[in-house]
Amino acid sequence: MALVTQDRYLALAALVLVVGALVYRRVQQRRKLPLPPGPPSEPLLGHLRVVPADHPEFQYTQWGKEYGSDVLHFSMLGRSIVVLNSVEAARDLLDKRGANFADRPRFVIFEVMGWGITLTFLRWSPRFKLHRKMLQQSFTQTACKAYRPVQVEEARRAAKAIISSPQNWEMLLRQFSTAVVLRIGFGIKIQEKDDPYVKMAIDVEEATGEGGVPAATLVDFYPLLRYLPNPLARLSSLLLPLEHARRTKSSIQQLHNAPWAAVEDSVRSGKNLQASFMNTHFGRYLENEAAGRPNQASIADIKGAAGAISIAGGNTTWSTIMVCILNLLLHPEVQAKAREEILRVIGTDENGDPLRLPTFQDRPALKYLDNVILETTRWMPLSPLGVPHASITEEVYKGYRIPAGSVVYANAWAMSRDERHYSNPDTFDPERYVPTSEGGRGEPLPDGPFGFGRRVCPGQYLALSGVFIIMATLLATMDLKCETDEKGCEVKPKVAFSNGLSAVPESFGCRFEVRSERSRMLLSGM
Ligand code: HEM
Repeated sequence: MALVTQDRYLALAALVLVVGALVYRRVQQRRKLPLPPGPPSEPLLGHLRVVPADHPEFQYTQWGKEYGSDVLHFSMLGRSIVVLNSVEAARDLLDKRGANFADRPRFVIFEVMGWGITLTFLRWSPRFKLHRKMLQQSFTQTACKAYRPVQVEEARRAAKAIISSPQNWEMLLRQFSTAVVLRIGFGIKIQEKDDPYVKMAIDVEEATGEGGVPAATLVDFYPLLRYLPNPLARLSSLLLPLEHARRTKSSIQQLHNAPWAAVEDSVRSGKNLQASFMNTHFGRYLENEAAGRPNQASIADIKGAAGAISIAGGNTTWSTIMVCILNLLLHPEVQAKAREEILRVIGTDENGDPLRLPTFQDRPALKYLDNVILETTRWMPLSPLGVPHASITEEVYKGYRIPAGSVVYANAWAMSRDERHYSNPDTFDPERYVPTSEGGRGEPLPDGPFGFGRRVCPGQYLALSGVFIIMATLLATMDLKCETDEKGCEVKPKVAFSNGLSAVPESFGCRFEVRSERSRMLLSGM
């Protein structure tokens, strides 16, 4: 009996040894695999000073060409950074091996800025799954149909306001995007003028737009530096994002807290309620609490998820609308063609004026406009480097080793300029997507502006339908023209973008001219 037990132990020990040896060999073999290529680095600092702080997406794209690889590796203070320069690489890793790339790095600068429990920055965890589920379910293609009446109403309200106050067009479009997400998230209707939430949205956009590349500042690599006092932080340009984060903290906290505080009492009392994400989830929470049933999501979770809608959804949609308008000014022929299509679909009277305003029912017939919007997202991806993912365990890809815990950037800018897929990629050309069966070039629809894998933007359908309805409404009723100088010559808008999480276009002038009395009447009838 004792012998049998001894044999078993010996067999088990042998098995452990064999498995251990195999694992060791595999680890050693992997160690021998090279890291993806990249430029030379500096001792200790690695590539910290080699990668430009301003618009690194351009340089990453250039390095991809120089090193003949769509996967690049950088090391910053010992941390691996992997940049994916092609849709194929992003699909292979972030989609097909999505479970291993669903994490995020720690965003220390964004923590200093005061981002609460926001899905965008949550690490891979049960809490991430809970937030992802809550948000994803609310913004599927089908679920988004329920928000169309709000989008149509707000688009018409904005267009009408632009006709009476064309010099405020930029602010009124901000108001449109803020109004949609606040109504959907919290059931809050914003004021016609000087709305405090619009001001908060602007402050937040300045905070994130100028906050540097996410997860790539010195403080992100050495979290203890977050406690450095401002006078010391000012001594190095590498620490500038820290002061910026402290300065802008209150604006971010305000946009997290103010809408919730404004609605909390109505949800609790059940009076003056508007349908919204907050009402659904917080209402359910209160019902469960009253019935003694457990709640999966805490109040902080619901508050964070509702906040994510307004924070991640407002400025992003506004910025996309701005880039679209910028291109309609730079390419009047595109503007004319998009308008022609809209007028053909909604019908015109004997003067060529619209019979009605566009609606979502028209969308299937407005292929050119949809292509203009898609081209807008390709031509200038809102997050040129996306929001970084992080790998959980080590991977091998194309013979390269991708270490566990790497920060992974999907370089949407490089993907948008990939000459294997896009002819003259710098040119804004909505025709590029016309299928070959219709005599077009059939270039692939943009892949990348909304990210990849398990972190892909849950708000993409809402965002694109918002851009669609506002652009259709504006084009049907107004001409969008460049500003003129004192000699009456057109001033073409300057093409420049902020640096950071989102690329926001620099302010530019646009004259909105109502096309006819009938257009004015259609809008004022609302
Ligand atoms: C045109 C407008 C928009 C663009 C270009 C955009 C783009 C992006 C990108 C690039 C990401 C990162 C994806 C990744 O990590 O792979 C993202 C994430 C996210 N977006 Fe959007 N977005 C837009 C509008 C919206 C809207 C309207 C909402 C609100 C419903 C929203 C909510 C979110 C959230 C919550 C995340 C975090 C997802 C996660 O980390 O799991 N976005 N978005």
